[in-house]
Amino acid sequence: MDSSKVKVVTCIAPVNIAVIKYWGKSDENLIIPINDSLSGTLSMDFMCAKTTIIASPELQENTFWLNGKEQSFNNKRLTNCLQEVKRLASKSLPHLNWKFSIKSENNFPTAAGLASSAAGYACLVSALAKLYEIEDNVSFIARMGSGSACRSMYGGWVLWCKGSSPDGRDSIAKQIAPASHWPEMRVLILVVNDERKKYSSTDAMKRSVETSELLKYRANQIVPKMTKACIEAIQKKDFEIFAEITMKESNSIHAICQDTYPPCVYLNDTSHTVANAVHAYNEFKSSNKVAYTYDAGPNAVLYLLDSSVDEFMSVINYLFPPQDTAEYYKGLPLSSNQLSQDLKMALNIPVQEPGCLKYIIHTKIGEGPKILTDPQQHLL
Ligand SMILES: Nc1ncnc2c1ncn2[C@@H]1O[C@H](COP(=O)(O)OP(=O)(O)OP(=O)(O)O)[C@@H](O)[C@H]1O
Ligand SMILES: C[C@@](O)(CCOP(=O)(O)OP(=O)(O)O)CC(=O)O
Repeated sequence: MDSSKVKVVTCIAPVNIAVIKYWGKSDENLIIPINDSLSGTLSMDFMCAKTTIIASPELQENTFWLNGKEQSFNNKRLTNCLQEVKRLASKSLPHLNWKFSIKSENNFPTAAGLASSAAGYACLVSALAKLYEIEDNVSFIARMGSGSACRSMYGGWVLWCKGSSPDGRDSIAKQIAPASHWPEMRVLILVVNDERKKYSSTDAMKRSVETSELLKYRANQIVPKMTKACIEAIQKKDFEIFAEITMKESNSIHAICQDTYPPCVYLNDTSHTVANAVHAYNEFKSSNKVAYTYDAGPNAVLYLLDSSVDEFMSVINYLFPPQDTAEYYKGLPLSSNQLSQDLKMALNIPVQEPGCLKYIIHTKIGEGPKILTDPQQHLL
């Protein structure tokens, strides 16, 4: 390929974990949510999507490779994103109509309930926006790939406002506090060993909208109050309130999932044991030190401050003995403290079979998508 006629862009983008969940759409095609949602963006040091786009007049057709496998371009979400980015681009760009090749990789499991679609679409849209020299807030375009992806367009703490425009133009994400605002915040992802096929969040939330009366009450009455209170708790760095809202909110969407007909049950015995351990630990400490939240799967995501990580990990290591310690701990360092006798008594939870947890990722709040300029970092 003639290098003077080639445009290459590489981008990395993060995963986000909601503390106020998005569950239900008012427009399935444009992906407009029925309620606002709020999330923390996770550090890209340990989990990220990476995408390279190469555009050239010499390419004959568009191609898209994900984790080494060619994907079809016949995908409405992908084509909606592309169409929208091109609509915003200046029509005078010489490379606007060049064909391109996209290659993307996630450094963590794809489609395993770890929000790969959020990181993936945020990465794709950020790379496309760079390629077509668009400076505006393009979170509404990432939203058209996967709703939760719009929140991965920013670092720190991010609010996705549902908006009121029928075309979704104001259904966008905005940062409410940067990653540096609450540097003590840590995140533990307890990946539950579970091979059962889950229902996709897309299908399940559609069924909730169609069948759950409770969902309307949640979206109209509960979420607005919780969102306001949670933003305040984040701004004041009030972990006690933040944790209570986070846990109640996760329980609320799983109650909606149970109220959906037929129900969509995501949590399993291990998920419930983790939640019980969090409540027992918080009671032992006489305040909320750890908060759990669950998305559309059994994995527990725990928000906690760095001062609680060592002691709470002693609880997890005691209750959930690993089957295979190789590659069990990923991310930031974790110490292997012994559980104190007092705490063991207070937990009053039996030790689980070895291997209930597959592995644990220890991470923190991080920055939003980043363009990588070093040619060594391109995937193509
Ligand atoms: N890096 C990526 N680039 C583009 N698209 C991606 C990327 N990673 C994932 N996707 C898209 O997201 C899909 C997986 O989304 P899915 O919702 O099933 O899983 P998940 O996001 O990992 O889990 P969950 O939504 O339950 O947290 C993939 O099949 C692909 O279409
Ligand atoms: C439970 C959730 O993780 C749901 C995420 O749903 P998706 O963003 O994956 O759904 P689509 O918009 O249909 O792609 C809650 C959340 O992240 O807010």
